[in-house]
Amino acid sequence: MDLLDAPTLLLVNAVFNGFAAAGWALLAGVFRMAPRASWLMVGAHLFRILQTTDAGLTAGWSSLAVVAFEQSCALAAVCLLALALRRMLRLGRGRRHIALITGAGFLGIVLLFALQQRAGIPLVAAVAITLLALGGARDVISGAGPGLARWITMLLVLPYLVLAGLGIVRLAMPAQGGAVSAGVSAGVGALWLLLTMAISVSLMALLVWRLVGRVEHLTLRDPMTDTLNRRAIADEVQLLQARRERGHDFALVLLDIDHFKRINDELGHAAGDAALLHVVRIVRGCLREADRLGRLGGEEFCALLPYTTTEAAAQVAERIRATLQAQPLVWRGQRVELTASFGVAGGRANDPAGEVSLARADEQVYRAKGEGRNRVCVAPAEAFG
Ligand SMILES: Nc1nc2c(ncn2[C@@H]2O[C@H](COP(=O)(O)OP(=O)(O)OP(=O)(O)O)[C@@H](O)[C@H]2O)c(=O)[nH]1
Repeated sequence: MDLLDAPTLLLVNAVFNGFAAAGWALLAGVFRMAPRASWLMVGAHLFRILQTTDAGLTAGWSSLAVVAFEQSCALAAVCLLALALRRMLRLGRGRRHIALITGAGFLGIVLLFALQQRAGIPLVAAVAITLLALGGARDVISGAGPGLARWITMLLVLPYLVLAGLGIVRLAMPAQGGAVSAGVSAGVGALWLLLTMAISVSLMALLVWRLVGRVEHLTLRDPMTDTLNRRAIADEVQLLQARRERGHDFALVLLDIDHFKRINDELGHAAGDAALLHVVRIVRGCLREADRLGRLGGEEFCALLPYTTTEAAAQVAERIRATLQAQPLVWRGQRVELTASFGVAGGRANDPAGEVSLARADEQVYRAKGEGRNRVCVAPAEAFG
């Protein structure tokens, strides 16, 4: 039990919370990573240090003032942890319950301080902390969603549940006479330290997980149209080709906007960009959920259609072509007619790599351009001869 003696615990607590506050400040101030949530975490760790300053800051204060101060700091720390969690989970709205619980808790502490009811102060704080912790656990469960790795969800929810349990245990203490032994007090202090560590580390894990997802997204998507980029298209085609070898059809629909240069030249680059987004919107509207859309570059796009025959893909291409023709872009009040040339190619078994079907679809785009544009040309389903 030596490790849990009060001075050691205070030191460990101050060191850990100091380092954690510095780490979050670095993330917020230098790396600009989730800055608001990170600053909230800095605040939470600083309040945890203040909560346990013990003889330092509060030397000479009455025991009533010390209890009121410590419990206010604990409440403020948990409130900031709950707010940071909501920010990290991007649960923007609905922070009112945190403000209400924290406000009511502070009000209770001030009232009891004024009435000199020392014993009631930790109980009021415990009720507020328990409610905040339960709210935090609920936020994790409702806000995590299927996109969040299960281990991160578990890591996030557990400390909030233990914190709530700790509050409930604290509420039960007066029933046993209210006296808390030094050992129990040190144990509770150590648990608080562990919980703060767990919450801080799990929120950092959440941040890193989000960052990795973002980087992955940026390396695989075209930033302007938010469609797959060339590299991601190549990966997807390879995957489809591998499935083709196991007997599952796939087809590619390539499209190249006709006379796109004219839009840029006559209406400006912004109109050209708007035209690209317009085309993406229309193509997406004509695809199924399982289909993917990518941008090969410039004004050339590729739709990847799994489990689709060449004939079915040709129908999809024709539908996109007709929709595009029927729905011109409206740019600053002006109608801009848009058409595109389409090349369709189905995946063939024994193609050495998926890139071959891309090249075949590309050949058909050139054929469509040569035959007068605004049309769909289809590569033969299988090689002949
Ligand atoms: N606005 C905008 N223009 C782009 C972008 N990427 C490429 N372009 C332009 O797209 C134009 C493509 O022109 P071309 O390759 O001659 O093709 P086209 O005018 O569509 O002619 P055809 O394909 O033969 O019908 C060029 O002027 C590029 O500068 C982009 O992201 N935004």
